[in-house]
Amino acid sequence: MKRLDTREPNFETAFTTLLSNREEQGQEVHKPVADILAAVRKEGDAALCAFTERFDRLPLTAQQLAFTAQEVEQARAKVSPELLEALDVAAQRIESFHKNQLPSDIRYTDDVGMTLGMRWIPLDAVGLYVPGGKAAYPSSVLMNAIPAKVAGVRRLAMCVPTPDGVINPLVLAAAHRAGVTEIYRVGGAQAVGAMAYGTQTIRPVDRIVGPGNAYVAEAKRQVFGYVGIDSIAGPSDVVVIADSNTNPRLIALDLLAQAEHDECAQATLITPDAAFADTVIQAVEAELRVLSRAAIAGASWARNGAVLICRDMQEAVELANRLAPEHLELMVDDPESLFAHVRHAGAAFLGRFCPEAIGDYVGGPNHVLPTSRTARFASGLSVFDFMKRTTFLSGGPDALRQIGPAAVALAQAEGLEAHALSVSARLDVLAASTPNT
Ligand SMILES: NC(=O)c1ccc[n+]([C@@H]2O[C@H](COP(=O)([O-])OP(=O)(O)OC[C@H]3O[C@@H](n4cnc5c(N)ncnc54)[C@H](O)[C@@H]3O)[C@@H](O)[C@H]2O)c1
Ligand SMILES: N[C@H](CO)Cc1c[nH]c[nH+]1
Ligand SMILES: [Zn+2]
Repeated sequence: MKRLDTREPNFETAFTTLLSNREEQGQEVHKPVADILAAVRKEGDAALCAFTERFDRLPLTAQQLAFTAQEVEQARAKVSPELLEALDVAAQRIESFHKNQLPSDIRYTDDVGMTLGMRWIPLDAVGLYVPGGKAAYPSSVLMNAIPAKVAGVRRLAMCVPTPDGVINPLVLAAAHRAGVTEIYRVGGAQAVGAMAYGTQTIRPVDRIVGPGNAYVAEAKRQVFGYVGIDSIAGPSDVVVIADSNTNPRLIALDLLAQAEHDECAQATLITPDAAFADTVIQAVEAELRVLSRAAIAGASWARNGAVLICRDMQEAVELANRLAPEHLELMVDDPESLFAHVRHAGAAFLGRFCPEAIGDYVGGPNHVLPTSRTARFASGLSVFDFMKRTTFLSGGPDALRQIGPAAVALAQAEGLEAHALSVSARLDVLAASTPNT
């Protein structure tokens, strides 16, 4: 863990290193991912089965790639009524938030009598990547699938790795709750390749969404253009801005809640109070002695953890904006006043009793968020990722008479004669059919 103070002379150098460490390091996985994608494109199911055996230690035949409806039902039957109820609470809240996101079409008639507009249309087929290497994510099933359903996508194909053939039954129960019926036990870059290019068993999709590790993120990057992707959601990160009125153990737990995802996860505390910072560091160390995922969380905290001591809350927000975190917690007396200055964060959590983990499961907004500082230009998963827009123009002779000559002039200026003629020939037709006044 790095403890930095903005008043120290070497702070800017150390902070710049911290920033560059946060950016996605795809280079070392570029070649293996390219090889996997090429093999899946060439050999289809056979490559999927081979990679699944190699990386997930699961020997499979092509017929076993998809979960059957019976397997889903059997898994669902293993889940307790309490957990199914919790899943339902989450699903309802996620659905309600994403319904509120649905955009409206535009249609209006302007002063030349032309009708203009834009229609939102759902995608035909999307691929949902649900991570499953180091932990199972039933919540990510809901976060991927529900916005797609709300947007009106017709076909949802879901890929989830099952290391050693083990699947958390709640993952399949969540898919069932969200209405996903096409589910494959494939993960990593090979799953992304299958959904992009198609295999004998998995039909290609139009867009692939969902978080995953460095292999998944790099594979999405490499298939982009052939299919659409959402933002790159890789290893989780959090920045917590806290004042000393906050219980240090609660802050330590929030930092560890990100750290326990992955050794590559990044947890950062920013506070103006140096003594408070040290108490939180001690609390993190104490929790690491008892946490069940201490091996992962401890490695993440040691490698990527950071505590930044700043002059005041204004400087805290400036540092957070530069870090552009996936999650930003504002654990202070008046979070709204700080939030007004936040410009780069995937999701913000306002108030001491609104921890990020609530947003992971039951808040309602999506937890698939831009990581690795991409919140500077990207946003979390939403219904917009499952829709596209078609604009339209509808006009008659009157509108053409009024705006056509300007189009002719511009086309001629660009030297595009057919463009100019396509408009001027119509103007000629109208002139010939209109009696002189
Ligand atoms: N941002 C979000 O919304 C969000 C949500 C949930 C999880 N996450 C993140 O997603 C990530 C999930 O990672 P994960 O590893 O647990 O699961 P994963 O499903 O992303 O990756 C597992 C797959 O990686 C591939 N793989 C592993 N080692 C490989 C190798 N050496 N060569 C080629 N392929 C290899 C395998 O195919 C395996 O099936 C974590 O970093 C977690 O923090 C993010
Ligand atoms: N914090 C993760 C990335 O937003 C999402 C998650 C799923 N389950 C628990 N957490
Ligand atoms: Zn989480």
